[in-house]
Amino acid sequence: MDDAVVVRDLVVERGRRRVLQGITCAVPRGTVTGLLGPSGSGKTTLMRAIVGVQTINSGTVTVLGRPAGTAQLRHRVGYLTQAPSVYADLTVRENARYFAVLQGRGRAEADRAVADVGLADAADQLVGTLSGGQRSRASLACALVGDPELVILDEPTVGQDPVLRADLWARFHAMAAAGTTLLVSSHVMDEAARCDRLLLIRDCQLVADDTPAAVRATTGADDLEEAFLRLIRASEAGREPAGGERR
Ligand SMILES: Nc1ncnc2c1ncn2[C@@H]1O[C@H](COP(=O)(O)OP(=O)(O)OP(=O)(O)O)[C@@H](O)[C@H]1O
Repeated sequence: MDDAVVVRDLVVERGRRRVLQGITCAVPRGTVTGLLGPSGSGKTTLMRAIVGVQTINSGTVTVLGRPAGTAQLRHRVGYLTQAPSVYADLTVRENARYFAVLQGRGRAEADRAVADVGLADAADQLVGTLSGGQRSRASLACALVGDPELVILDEPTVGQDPVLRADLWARFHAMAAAGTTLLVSSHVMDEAARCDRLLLIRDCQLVADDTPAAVRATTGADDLEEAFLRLIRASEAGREPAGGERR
């Protein structure tokens, strides 16, 4: 399968602490790949390395056939950071149009991105007056402006109600069906089940890189939460998870 992202033997230290310890993985084009792992396991750091804003110690990160962070990738990769990165003193529409200008895109594309995240009714509201969940969607709209080929989303559904979360996931899958590649971090297991593929990080290392069905089958667990617990226990014990195991 053609991969949008290829990571090989990636080692990253932050604050003199090893945060990623030789990660090797790939993100296939046109898929929604979930990035999961406990808090502090290195998800954001891996995303930053893929976007090209993280200093790495060794290894390679190739994005759309080029080294991560090269100038030619700037307009081809969208990144939603965990903390919303929008201007509080501009409206939602103004923010999206500003990011559209940076991407060399037009107003219509900015307005479409605002509508796509369900903020059409709040388009003329100042971002500083939005709720936390709305502000996070405004930031998402700015990351999606211009239909980037690769979209890196760090916890895009935090603070959203179930209806909005379902709408956003439908939107992510529609984007993937149209050829966009999405890497989405989450802590929520029902979101993991919605992904085409899953990457699970634990203690600086990758413990799973597979489809949700294969993760369940390998561990013998009925649901992904239990599957992840078994993978994590197996990685702690330094052994392969036992298939068909029931506890
Ligand atoms: N600027 C920094 N300087 C030093 N250490 C950092 C820095 N940012 C993150 N770290 C450390 O790197 C490790 C990985 O952090 P990272 O943010 O990648 O985890 P995460 O899996 O995204 O966590 P969460 O799910 O809580 O967002 C953590 O131990 C964190 O404390």
